[in-house]
Amino acid sequence: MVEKGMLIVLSGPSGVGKGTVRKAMLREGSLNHFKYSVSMTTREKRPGEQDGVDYFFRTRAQFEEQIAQGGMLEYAQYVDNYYGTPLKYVQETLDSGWDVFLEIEVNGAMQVRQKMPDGVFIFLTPPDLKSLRHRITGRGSEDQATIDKRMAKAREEIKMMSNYDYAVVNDQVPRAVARINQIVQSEHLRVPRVIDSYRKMIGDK
Ligand SMILES: Nc1ncnc2c1ncn2[C@@H]1O[C@H](COP(=O)(O)OP(=O)(O)OP(=O)(O)O)[C@@H](O)[C@H]1O
Ligand SMILES: Nc1nc2c(ncn2[C@@H]2O[C@H](COP(=O)(O)O)[C@@H](O)[C@H]2O)c(=O)[nH]1
Repeated sequence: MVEKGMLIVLSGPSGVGKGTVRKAMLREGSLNHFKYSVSMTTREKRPGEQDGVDYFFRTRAQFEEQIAQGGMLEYAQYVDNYYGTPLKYVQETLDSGWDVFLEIEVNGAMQVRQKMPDGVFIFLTPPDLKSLRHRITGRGSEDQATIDKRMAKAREEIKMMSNYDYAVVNDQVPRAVARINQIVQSEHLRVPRVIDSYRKMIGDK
């Protein structure tokens, strides 16, 4: 029987650098044993984003249809749009032994925690709110009103950090990457994850 993969959930306020850190991990090869779960959203595509790569871009009606069919592992309304994780991909990928990486906001992460308590929940934090605003503004992808809404959300999200297993500060991308790598390596060694292979070794199963 194939051993089930590990689920890593990375959350943190918009603009903290979740995507940047994930892409840096991909480049250096530390996500080679992970599959990234592409989320579904109703928000508009940003320049350069591709359907099926950055998100599955869908209408509200299509998204609500997925919810009604039980097709979402989790979903949330964030600012003015729906965001969610398609269930089938996560389930099938974990069942085939691959680790899965989700990059989602806090309300969705808490739904996943209820359904998959074995997951590893990491909260990426900014060094301070000034840097966070600077990063969102510098990305140039949102207008001022949206940036203000996202900053207000950020305060609420940071309050939810106590529901996570780990807090990682993204002061510098390589440091944040190293911290997450450390967490993943340790989590892979946790006794509940490895005990079955030892039971097999001593014929205890
Ligand atoms: N450690 C860092 N120091 C300075 N700038 C950073 C750092 N990490 C990321 N950034 C910059 O911050 C901006 C936002 O990063 P990114 O888009 O990865 O955030 P995010 O958390 O994925 O946002 P969202 O949740 O809205 O998708 C980008 O312009 C990125 O280059
Ligand atoms: N609950 C979920 N949140 C998600 C998912 N995919 C992305 N997100 C989060 O939404 C905000 C805004 O993202 P943006 O791309 O518009 O900047 C951010 O915090 C994302 O992490 C998801 O599947 N479920």
